[in-house]
Amino acid sequence: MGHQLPSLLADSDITLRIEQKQHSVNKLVTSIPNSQWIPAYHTLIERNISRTIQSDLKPFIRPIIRFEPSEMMVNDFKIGSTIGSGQFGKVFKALDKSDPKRKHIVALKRINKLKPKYSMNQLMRQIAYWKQFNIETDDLDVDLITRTMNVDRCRWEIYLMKRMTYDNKGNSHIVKFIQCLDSLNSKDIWIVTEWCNLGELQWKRPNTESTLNQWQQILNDKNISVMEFAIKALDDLSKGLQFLNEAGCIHRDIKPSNILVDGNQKKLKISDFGCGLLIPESLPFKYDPSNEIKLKQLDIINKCFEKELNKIIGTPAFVPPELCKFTSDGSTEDECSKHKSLVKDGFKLDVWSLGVTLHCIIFNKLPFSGENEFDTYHLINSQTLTLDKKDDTWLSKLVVTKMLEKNPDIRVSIKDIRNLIHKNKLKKSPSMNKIGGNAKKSLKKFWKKISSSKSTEKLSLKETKPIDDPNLTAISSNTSFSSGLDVSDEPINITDFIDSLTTNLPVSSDEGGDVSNRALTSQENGTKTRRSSSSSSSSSSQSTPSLGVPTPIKNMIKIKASPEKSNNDNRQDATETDLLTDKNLPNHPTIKMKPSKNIINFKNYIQDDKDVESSDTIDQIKDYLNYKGDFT
Ligand SMILES: Nc1ncnc2c1ncn2[C@@H]1O[C@H](COP(=O)(O)OP(=O)(O)OP(=O)(O)O)[C@@H](O)[C@H]1O
Repeated sequence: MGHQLPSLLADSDITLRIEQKQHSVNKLVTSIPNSQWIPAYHTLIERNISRTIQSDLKPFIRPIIRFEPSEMMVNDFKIGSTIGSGQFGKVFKALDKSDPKRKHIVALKRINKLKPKYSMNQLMRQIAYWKQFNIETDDLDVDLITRTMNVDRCRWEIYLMKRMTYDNKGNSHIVKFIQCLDSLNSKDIWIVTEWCNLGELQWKRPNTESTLNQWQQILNDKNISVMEFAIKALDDLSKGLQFLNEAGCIHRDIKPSNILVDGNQKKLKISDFGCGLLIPESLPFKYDPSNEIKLKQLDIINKCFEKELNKIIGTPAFVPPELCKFTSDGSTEDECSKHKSLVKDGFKLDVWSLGVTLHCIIFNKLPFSGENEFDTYHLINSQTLTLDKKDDTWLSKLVVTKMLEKNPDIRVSIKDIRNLIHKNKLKKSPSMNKIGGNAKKSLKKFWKKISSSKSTEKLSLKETKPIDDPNLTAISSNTSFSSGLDVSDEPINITDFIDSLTTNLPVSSDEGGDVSNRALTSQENGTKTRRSSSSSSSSSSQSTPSLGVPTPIKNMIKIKASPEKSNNDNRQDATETDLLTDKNLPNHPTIKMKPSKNIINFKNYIQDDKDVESSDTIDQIKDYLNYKGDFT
């Protein structure tokens, strides 16, 4: 039986089937079968405004009318060298040939609709969710389900990029989205963005005082100091984050590999909205306060948002303490019990991650780095950072004591940081030594103000009562687009963990298999399956003993991989071949962040050279699970 394949502009069979069963008016309310059950925030978005999102995206999505791999052409783009790869796709440099007079280079990200694969457990849960709408699911196969889940995830990321590029004229510190290429039968989605010629932000260097070539190019000076570059980074990135704040967007994955450096515009820019979240007020829902149903819907949306905000999303070393404490009853004596309230201000999450990024730049090391992820989370919560006398500069102080403040209520806000920069015109006198008497006075006042004040920014969900679920603070999941099932609601299943303990996902099916793929196909015997959720669920629960407790292992399901290599090419006057190849590679190693799912030993997280394959055994996994007595 032929299925309607999902694409960015077309709903899948499954969505259409659900639509037929639903009455359009009260979708939000009726889409929650059980009032005790809180659906995933993105499920609500998908279920209720996917059409709005699709029509908003329509002008930016071009059908693929030409795809010639032998000539490396897709539509008008000539594909060049690989400039990076991430969890979901490979990124290429490409020449836009639509205007023959202009040599316009762009970045082209290819996302395979069938990657990543999901564990059987995740697929079963997805089917179980769909089943709740009484739709026929027996004829669905693994590929169709995977495609549907991936296209939904992708649509959201593209929607955010589009909004951050075009809402309020965008901001020059956010990587610009240009267009997207997709067709019903295409196995890939291609995302076109502006190209940042100096690649991702680099920070690791042989000694702390030295500066990198990339930094010197940005400041146009070979003799810059680390602090000068750090101030430039703070200035640019806080501008980007301020814009996101105003647009109601929380990035949730600020880290060096998601910061791109544009040597032509001399700017650092924020990229990768795969973990991004819009606050309810910024969603294209229409509220009517006089309408009771709408009010109920608003309440549901707020609850779901709050729940989403409390998931551990991002990359372990950059995750803020309010997300990764594992004490549910506050009984431990360590630091983490002190701040056990739920996340209220999502924007403070990004401030923390920016603080970690600046710490890397200034001190040439991660502030919190444990033996494994769990240990890292523990350090994030318990370790107090101290400043050496020699490091006691205003910027180090800002980063260590204000941005990396564990209590989010008193952590400095982006608005405060912008005020500080604005008042003191730090941009114009980037070196701390060059700050004059007035600036010093203002800084003193500033410290006083932010240490005495609580959070100055109004939170979007101030009125919403926290959901009284201790598990919410202790567990994590990857963002579950349209699955409707929040994996954090469920005990971790060992299958989830094993499936997620895989090597980096290859970006396209033609690039070889991966372990998660093998895990799936070994269960599926290499063929597409057709199962009903009931039979599958029971077989799944028999073969995969549940640990029965929420554990932070879920963090490992979120995979964040850094690119293989960033390549540079600055030359606008070069030939087409020159433009699309990489002759100006940076002469220093790129720091790689291993995907979190692949890590048992956190020390492997940072590598200066080749990938280290994880050789974790089941015994090691068990050791890992036993790491904290609380979870056994
Ligand atoms: N516009 C661009 N200009 C230059 N390099 C880019 C651009 N976009 C991406 N890259 C490179 O490709 C890498 C991966 O890109 P991206 O972060 O979009 O992929 P991803 O799959 O979302 O990664 P992640 O694993 O972080 O989720 C970046 O870290 C960067 O090195």
